Amino acid sequence: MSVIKEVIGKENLMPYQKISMGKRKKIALIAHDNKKPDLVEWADFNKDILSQHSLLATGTTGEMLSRELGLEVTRFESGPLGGDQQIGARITEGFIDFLVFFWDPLEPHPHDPDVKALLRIAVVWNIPLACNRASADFMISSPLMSEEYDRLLIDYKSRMEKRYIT
Ligand SMILES: O=C(CO)COP(=O)(O)O
Repeated sequence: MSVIKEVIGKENLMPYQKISMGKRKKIALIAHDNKKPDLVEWADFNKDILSQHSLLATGTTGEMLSRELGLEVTRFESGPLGGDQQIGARITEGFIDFLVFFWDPLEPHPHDPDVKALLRIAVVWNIPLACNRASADFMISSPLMSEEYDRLLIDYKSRMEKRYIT
């Protein structure tokens, strides 16, 4: 399924594809174990704003957010069991358009390749991505949180086609 609405851009300049985000954002929330208290505290502070959007999370993070803050959260598998990959797939399909991921820079994890893949896919699809609390503060207080917003993507399709021609 393609979520790309149209290709825009002037001739000879970089063409872009456009993906629309509604006013109600689909926000994925994830935190590694040492960062979970940080995320819960942040989400508690921003509960009113968060409850105006659709929330999704990896298993344990989602469970904590529901249990401790009463937030309605769609839960995927736990990260080590494939939750990061499920979230990455949803980003690609256009069902998630905002990611807050407090990953732990001081601990190795068995699913580090999945974490890296998720961070990469968030960049590929140009979704807002906060990996620490200060970034998340700036992002959630943006006036764009309550606006429609068009994400621009480099026209990857033409780029891929060129690769196959050469
Ligand atoms: O490991 C995670 C992200 O990489 C998070 O998974 P949990 O929310 O299940 O702890």
